[in-house]
Amino acid sequence: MDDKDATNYYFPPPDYSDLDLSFTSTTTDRTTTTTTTSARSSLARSSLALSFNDRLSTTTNSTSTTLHKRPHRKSDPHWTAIKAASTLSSTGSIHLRHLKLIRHLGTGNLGRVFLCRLRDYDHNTQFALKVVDRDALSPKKLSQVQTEAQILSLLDHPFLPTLYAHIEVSHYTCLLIDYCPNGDLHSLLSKQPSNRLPLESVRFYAAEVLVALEYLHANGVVYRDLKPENVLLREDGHVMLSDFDLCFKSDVVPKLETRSHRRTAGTPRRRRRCNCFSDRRPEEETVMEFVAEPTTAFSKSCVGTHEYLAPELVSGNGHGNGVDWWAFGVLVYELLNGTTPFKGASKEATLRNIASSRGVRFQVEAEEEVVAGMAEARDLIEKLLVKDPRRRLGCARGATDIKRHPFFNGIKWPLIRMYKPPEVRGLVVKKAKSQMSHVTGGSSFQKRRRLWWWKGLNSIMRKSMGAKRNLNSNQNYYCYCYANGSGSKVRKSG
Ligand SMILES: Nc1ncnc2c1ncn2[C@@H]1O[C@H](COP(=O)(O)OP(=O)(O)OP(=O)(O)O)[C@@H](O)[C@H]1O
Repeated sequence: MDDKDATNYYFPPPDYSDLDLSFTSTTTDRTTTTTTTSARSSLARSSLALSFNDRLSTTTNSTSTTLHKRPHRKSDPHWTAIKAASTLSSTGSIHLRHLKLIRHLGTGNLGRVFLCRLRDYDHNTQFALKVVDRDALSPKKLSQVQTEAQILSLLDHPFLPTLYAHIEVSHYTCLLIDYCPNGDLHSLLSKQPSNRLPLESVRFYAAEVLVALEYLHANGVVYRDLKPENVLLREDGHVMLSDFDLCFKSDVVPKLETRSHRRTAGTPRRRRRCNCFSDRRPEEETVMEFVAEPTTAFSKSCVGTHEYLAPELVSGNGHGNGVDWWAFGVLVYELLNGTTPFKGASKEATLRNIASSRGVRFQVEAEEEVVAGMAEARDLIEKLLVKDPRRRLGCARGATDIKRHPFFNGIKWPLIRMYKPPEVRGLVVKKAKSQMSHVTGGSSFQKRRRLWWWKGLNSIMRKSMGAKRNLNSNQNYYCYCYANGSGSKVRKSG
């Protein structure tokens, strides 16, 4: 049978040689999947979806395969393998018969996830295949599958999954995405003493999650299911958010906004025209900032995970983008404290605590007082866990405001994917060639090499521009190299 026939309601027999992979019973609840081989702890908290009326306009083609091109990932070996396999295919696209299932990774609310690879082409490149039996799902869950497929098809970001293929065969929907061999943050937390991560690791994971949320919000996507269970860890230790079935999409109007801020010591002074009539103090400067936050997003569905629900979600009067910034505050709290801030003896008690006027409390231990950055972390959490979404950090201007919080001081946001992931107990990461530490800036050789590279580039640019100008657009990188370089050279402002 050729590929054309295969796509005509033919479901090719998967390779069952070493596994029992019958594609039935896809509705198992996450909390009851104790027999799966998933890296996820069986104590993972299940998401709830009391109603789901934010249906997206998706058309489901009953037998189709969609290959999604990703301009930012075109040199990625996964794409190379997919392109080669689809070129070899008679239909020019990936079909289930091209995939070899290796093992069952886990079962979710909607379907099963398998580790797989391309059968004939590349044996080293691994993928995760989410298989959903649409016949086994209620209309509400079916709509969640459509949401997940549609959101996945939008994404093109290093901290979010890439959808390599969307295969519709018979009553099965199959989504081919990146495989994350390092489990999720929930299982990583459970391997730590008192379920708590060191502050520097929390800063790293929080920063990457923040950048992923920023991208989702810039695309009008409100995530609504942020929790450690949904923060998967890639092979290289960087994060990948998963599970987009509870998302909803809204309009977003990107804006360039001006903001006045006081220059702090060490911030390079920009050249400004002198304005004798200005009453602005000389230390203040105006910067342009890109803001793309779905501030008009609105939904009334009660979806999410109990301990992570924002008060406006619990009250059921409607919610918007702010639920993700609340959940972000809960996430940072849990990574630092090993538990969530409003957890009660039962789910109902948790919801009551969230809805009450009780603010966030910290269990302060004596030695924590001296941990550098702990006060900033608590301040960030307090600003995110503000019950009134109108006063919550992030709700008005999104990640742009959160990134500026002192907890993230020193992070060079444009370079974050080059940072070396923290070494955490229970985590084995594959080292990438050019990683740098978000704390120390990498090995001294790497630092010197970056400095030489940057100096060389700077001098070429100066020559070509014929003027002694600073590369202001990359000031962050410049400061980074000097501040983390030999240590003897600190860049002077002006
Ligand atoms: N890309 C991936 N790489 C590695 N493991 C994955 C991947 N995606 C999912 N898994 C594993 O498969 C399991 C099921 O995932 P799935 O996304 O279907 O459900 P879920 O995360 O439990 O969420 P929900 O039930 O809300 O859909 C997860 O628990 C996770 O351990």
